[in-house]
Amino acid sequence: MAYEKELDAAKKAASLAARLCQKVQKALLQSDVQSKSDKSPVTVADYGSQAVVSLLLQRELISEPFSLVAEEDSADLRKEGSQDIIERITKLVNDTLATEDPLKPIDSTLSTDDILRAIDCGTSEGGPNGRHWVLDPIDGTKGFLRGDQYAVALGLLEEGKVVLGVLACPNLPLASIAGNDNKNKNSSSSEEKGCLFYATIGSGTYMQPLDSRSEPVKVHVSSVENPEDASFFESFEGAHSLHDLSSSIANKLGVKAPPVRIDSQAKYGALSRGDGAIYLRFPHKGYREKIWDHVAGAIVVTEAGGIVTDAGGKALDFSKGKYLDLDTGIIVANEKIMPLLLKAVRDSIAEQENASSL
Ligand SMILES: Nc1ncnc2c1ncn2[C@@H]1O[C@H](COP(=O)(O)OS(=O)(=O)O)[C@@H](OP(=O)(O)O)[C@H]1O
Ligand SMILES: [Mg+2]
Repeated sequence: MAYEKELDAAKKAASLAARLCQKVQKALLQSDVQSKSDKSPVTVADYGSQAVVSLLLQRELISEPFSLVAEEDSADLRKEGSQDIIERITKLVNDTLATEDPLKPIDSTLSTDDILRAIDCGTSEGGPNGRHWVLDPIDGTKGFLRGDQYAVALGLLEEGKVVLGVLACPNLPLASIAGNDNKNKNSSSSEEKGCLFYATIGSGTYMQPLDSRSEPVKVHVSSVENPEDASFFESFEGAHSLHDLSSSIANKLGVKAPPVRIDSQAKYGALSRGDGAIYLRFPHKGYREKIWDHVAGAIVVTEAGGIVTDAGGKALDFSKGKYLDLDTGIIVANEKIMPLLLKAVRDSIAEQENASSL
């Protein structure tokens, strides 16, 4: 299989980073929240997760050149007064790496400088040439802080195309969360949670329990053909996606179920196994989507048979650097529903524009 060793490394890195995040989420204190310049909350776990993934990938793929496009950098951590937080991150990372192979003697405890350097490996710009890993160390920071859904999202771009994606979703139940069309029925109870989704180009999408050696299962998007029988996903946060617009689109399609609102790329994971059939994401005007918020999720859904486009029906282009150039919004559906969805999107946007020009 193509990208086998990269996939092994990516699964290991995302799972370990998720373990680190789980530990912090359990013990979450208000003092873990820092502010960064865009005012979004960022936590010790965010930096720790990025350091773990960066270190693990470099260690596992030692012979390859390494480029990482990631959400965090160490600028805030290098400011005066951050020593305590860097030390906490360093301890967390060392403790997490030690759980990877407890029998291996710890002769290589990492220093705070090692951790800062590992975080700063994520400052690549990406682009159309060569290989670039793309990481969101905690996607859905707000969900993480609320104790809800979040994901460690790791993807690989090769010559501008997504070729591999891994989503570790520690709080996502193994059983369906929407329940209307889950073809990939399994025996999991709704209590069991923690999912690892992964896909490589041309090889399909698989899900396995996070933190267990259970066999992976191949997953598929919903096969629902009539949107009336579909449920749809959208951002939990109204500030991240226009809920009114989604509601208008869903009405046009005749969708009966209420929206399923969950944080992060866990939505893409849930869609890939058919929990719901549609994802609608319409950020407020002026917001520019970052590639790390969609790379892993996009391949997880497309390899499971779904279609991911912008609101105009164009495929997402991950070759332009850190940002996606989009025609308003991102939508996901299976191939049967997509033509209807595109029409409903077009009509709803036109109605909104007409209303605002009156
Ligand atoms: N204003 C605005 N509009 C649109 N999107 C935004 C906005 N601000 C942030 N973000 C990005 O959204 C990421 C969280 O993804 P979701 O929108 O799926 O999460 S949520 O359901 O709303 O919690 C979130 O990812 P994280 O920063 O990793 O949490 C951001 O990259
Ligand atoms: Mg994100």
